[in-house]
Amino acid sequence: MTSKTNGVYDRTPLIAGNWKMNLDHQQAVTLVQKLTWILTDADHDFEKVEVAVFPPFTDLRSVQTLVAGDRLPLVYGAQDVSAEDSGAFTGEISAQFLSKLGCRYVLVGHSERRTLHGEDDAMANRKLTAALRHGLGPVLCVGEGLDVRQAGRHVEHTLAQLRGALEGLSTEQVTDLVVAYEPVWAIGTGEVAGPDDAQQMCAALRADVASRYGEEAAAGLRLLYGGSVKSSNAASILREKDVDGLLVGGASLDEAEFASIVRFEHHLLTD
Ligand SMILES: O=C(CO)COP(=O)(O)O
Repeated sequence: MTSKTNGVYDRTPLIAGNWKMNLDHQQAVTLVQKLTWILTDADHDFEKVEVAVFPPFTDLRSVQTLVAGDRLPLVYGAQDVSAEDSGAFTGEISAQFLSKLGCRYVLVGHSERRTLHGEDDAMANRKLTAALRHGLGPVLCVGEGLDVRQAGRHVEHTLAQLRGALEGLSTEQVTDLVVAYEPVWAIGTGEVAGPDDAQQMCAALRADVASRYGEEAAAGLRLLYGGSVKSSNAASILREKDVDGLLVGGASLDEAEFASIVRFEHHLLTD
């Protein structure tokens, strides 16, 4: 058992909403307020199931003011971070700035950063290290494209991404990490990897960490699934043993739908 154990699950489930390039800072405040109202109204236990949102950079200050001012029980993070700490890097955002804004987490190596901005595993490694230097919790995103899946090389491909990004990390750092398995073919397409696919990959990721960093690190590591998650499929994926949470894109932009995903246990009971 690890520090993340909450007495209910082996690891505290994390339901995270990646807003991508959606919602300005005023819309962000409205969504966070409504989401918290719905969840508080439904007696959601935020200690038992952690809730995080990942708004665009320009929203973060407003979200911080709201969350701190009203002592809201959810946490937030950024969608990307610079590998550098400061200097002549026009347009980049330092992990130190994000830390100062109260971010708990930061996404690293999202497939849209990889495909649209040419980020590779070495860059993910540098960003991950920068995030850790400033006390942020990296959420490392890995996952294969359709061609790789069709060639049957998805496990080997995804494990290579994991190994590349974790290069040089200590066992302690790996123990506290969050890794999101997001098969690229399932992102924004309506195609969902089946619960079996999610479980197979998460089990492979955990086994790889166990073999390289030990059982304790593997037991602490939280593994999320992402790709066309909705309230109608969330519970069946979360029922899988090695899936500890979800990284939700489109469905996190609707407060009622996202709240329903957060309350996945309700579906487990009523399914
Ligand atoms: O990329 C994703 C989350 O990071 C998944 O996006 P969708 O849920 O919109 O498929």
